[in-house]
Amino acid sequence: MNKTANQMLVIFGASGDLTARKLVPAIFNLYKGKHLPENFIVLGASRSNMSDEEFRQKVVHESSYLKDRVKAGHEDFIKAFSDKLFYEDLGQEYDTDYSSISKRIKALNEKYNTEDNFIFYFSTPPNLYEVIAKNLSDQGLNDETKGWKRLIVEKPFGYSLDTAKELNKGLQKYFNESQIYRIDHYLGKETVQNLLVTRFSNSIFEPLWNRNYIHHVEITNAESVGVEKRGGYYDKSGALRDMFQNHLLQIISFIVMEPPIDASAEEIRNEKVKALKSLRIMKNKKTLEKNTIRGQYLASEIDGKHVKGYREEDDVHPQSMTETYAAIKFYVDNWRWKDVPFYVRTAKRMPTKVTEVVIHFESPHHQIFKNSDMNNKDNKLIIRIQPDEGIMIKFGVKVPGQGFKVERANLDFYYSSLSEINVMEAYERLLLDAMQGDATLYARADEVEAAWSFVDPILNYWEKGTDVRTYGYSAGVWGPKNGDDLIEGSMGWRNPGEHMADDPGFCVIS
Ligand SMILES: NC(=O)C1=CN([C@@H]2O[C@H](COP(=O)(O)OP(=O)(O)OC[C@H]3O[C@@H](n4cnc5c(N)ncnc54)[C@H](OP(=O)(O)O)[C@@H]3O)[C@@H](O)[C@H]2O)C=CC1
Ligand SMILES: O=C1O[C@H](COP(=O)(O)O)[C@@H](O)[C@H](O)[C@H]1O
Repeated sequence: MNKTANQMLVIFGASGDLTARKLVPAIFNLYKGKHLPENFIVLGASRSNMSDEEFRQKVVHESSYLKDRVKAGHEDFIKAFSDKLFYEDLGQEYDTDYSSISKRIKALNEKYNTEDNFIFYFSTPPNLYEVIAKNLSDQGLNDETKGWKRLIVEKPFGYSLDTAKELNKGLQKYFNESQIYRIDHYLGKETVQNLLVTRFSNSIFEPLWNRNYIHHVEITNAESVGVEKRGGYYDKSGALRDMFQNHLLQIISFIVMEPPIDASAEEIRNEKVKALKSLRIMKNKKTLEKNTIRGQYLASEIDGKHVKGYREEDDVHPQSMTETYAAIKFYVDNWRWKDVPFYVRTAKRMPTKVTEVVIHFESPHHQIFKNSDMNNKDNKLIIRIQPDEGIMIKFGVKVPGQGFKVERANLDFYYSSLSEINVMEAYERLLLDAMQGDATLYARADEVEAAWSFVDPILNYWEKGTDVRTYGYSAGVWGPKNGDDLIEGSMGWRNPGEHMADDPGFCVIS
């Protein structure tokens, strides 16, 4: 295991939702699991006026996870942890003058001996990222002569290709690329990382991982919740920016990439960039029209309860065309994947929360069991990202008895069977990696730009096209019918259930 140096984590945006809901619980778990170095402190910063003690109470109070720990009688443990938390009010100089926070950082560094190793976590509105980087640099807090300095930057990383480029340039004016860690929490998920291990540590999959044996690839990312309290943010973003440009393209790059020469951050990221650059960009209207579908959830009844339509959600424009459902068909222009279609969909207010990748293999070139119940494309590899995490292979077996009746069978592996292993939550894993200087699971500048290059033409078409439809779907179904039609013929989406083994077969449209 890598050694974690003594250090200080400075969080900008510490009074916000992400800090309380994800960051502090993740740091707490690292503390609980004894992953933090001996000298480790957190300094939260934002414009709200709070003392250290008020900040400690706030984050415990706002994190249901930490509150439950207190209720369960672990008060002393939580108290010992919260003694490591400090707070600095940036006041109204939050965008111009960092002299007082700089003094505080230096004083805490002296007192707690964090050895001039600082991580600056940007969890503010993204328009402040460059401003914060500049102010840190003005105070010499990018200087690595003594100790290292790293930035962790939250999503969204840009709003388009141009804005992502601007942001990259803006940050790189003050920090080297090797100091910048762009976080994508899907890369912190065990099952996403396991995509690499499944592919590159088994000789049984890689020989089949190409156009000769794979018929098509399907990815579903579904959430049963709506936009919840984030209507204001989401209405300017939509499903394509919120999930596809980042999380799903990261998963896609793991599926598409060539084997890296080793597992180092640079080699893996070099291959991911090549993979993203090989996605065929949809240039003309006809292609975009045929291969991209957007939808928006409508009011519905689920389990006897009224569920709001997207346009009735707080902070959403009543005539909003923003998509809460996006389904895209695309191809990858390289030797391995030529002519293999990829079907990817992401949406809110689906019947269940699930993310999975399904690799559909070609059928045997010559079918000898003519009476088989097996459909042509029934050899599948299902990689279940969440929930019920695991891997399943679907294949045909002989039904005992006369003749050759073939039925589907499953070979499966469930992460839950590794019960003795404590699987780290995504933010926990990613924070620990950054603390140890491992950028493998963080996105590099060119990776982010390659992802935007693919997404930009779709967004432009959706946002500027005059006759682009947003199809309605009732909350609680698998999206609009047009999305189902994207997969040609009788194949359909898998429409998975809560459990990996649930296989409702071919698509039924509610
Ligand atoms: N919440 C989530 O689940 C996720 C959030 N993110 C990203 O993380 C970042 C933070 O998100 P989240 O915590 O939800 O956001 P919040 O709106 O809850 O918090 C924003 C934080 O930034 C501070 N801030 C500093 N300057 C400004 C300013 N000029 N205007 C407004 N706020 C300011 C706010 O505190 P104060 O007003 O005291 O200064 C607050 O601490 C965003 O970039 C978001 O996209 C990414 C993934 C998930
Ligand atoms: O980044 C985001 O991810 C969540 C879904 O994350 P998951 O780990 O629960 O799958 C999504 O709800 C949110 O809209 C998006 O901003």
